[in-house]
Amino acid sequence: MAGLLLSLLSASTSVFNWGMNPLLLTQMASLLESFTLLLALSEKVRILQYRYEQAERESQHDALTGIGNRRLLERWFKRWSNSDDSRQRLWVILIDIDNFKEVNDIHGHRAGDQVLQQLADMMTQLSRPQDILVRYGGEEFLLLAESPEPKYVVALAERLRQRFARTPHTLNDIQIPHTISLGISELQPDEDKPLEQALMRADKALYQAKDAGKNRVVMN
Ligand SMILES: Nc1nc2c(ncn2[C@@H]2O[C@H](COP(=O)(O)OP(=O)(O)OP(=O)(O)O)[C@@H](O)[C@H]2O)c(=O)[nH]1
Repeated sequence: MAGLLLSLLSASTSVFNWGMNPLLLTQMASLLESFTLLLALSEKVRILQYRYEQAERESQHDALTGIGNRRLLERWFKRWSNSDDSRQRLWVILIDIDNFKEVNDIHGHRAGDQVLQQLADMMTQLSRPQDILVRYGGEEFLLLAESPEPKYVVALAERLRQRFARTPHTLNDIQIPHTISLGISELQPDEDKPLEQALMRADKALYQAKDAGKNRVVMN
């Protein structure tokens, strides 16, 4: 590159008869070479930074559904705990697809995957941009939502439950009906390991919902 620039410079010197001295030309060429090297280096840094950010993004998201994973949840919670913003009450909603094994057994694993994607899309549509959506386990999802009152959280969970129940997944003209059970618990920032404790309570509520016949919301 610098060689090419040097030839161009020499050519233009003879064309315009600038009469530049050869030492100056060499110095300019070396300067151009350094500049070219710097450009190439900054492009490499830009590419590396992009790849790093992409890897970071991928490490915090679920490949199948595109929503967050546990890592995203933990990072977000750390930031939330350390922030001094006037915090609202925070709620954990655990969501589990009912009888999901049957969906896989009857319609196949691919159909099961599509049902997981459908639920993730529905969660994205019904939640607010500031809510945290996470695929928490195989067929278990989690929604972290701020709300001053429990009734709004229950209403959100109910909307999700009803929408999912009345939107069966269609595969090759076959309708696959499905439902979800949901367990809710409030996060108590002052207790020891608040996220873990809230998750345990939400899990308990979820199992109460399952025990009571599934397709329902229980708050603990
Ligand atoms: N298609 C698909 N299935 C998955 C995935 N991860 C977990 N599963 C399946 O999810 C099913 C979970 O089954 P169970 O734990 O028995 O739960 P369930 O059948 O939903 O029963 P209840 O929770 O009691 O309603 C298993 O069959 C797993 O193979 C996945 O990524 N894709």
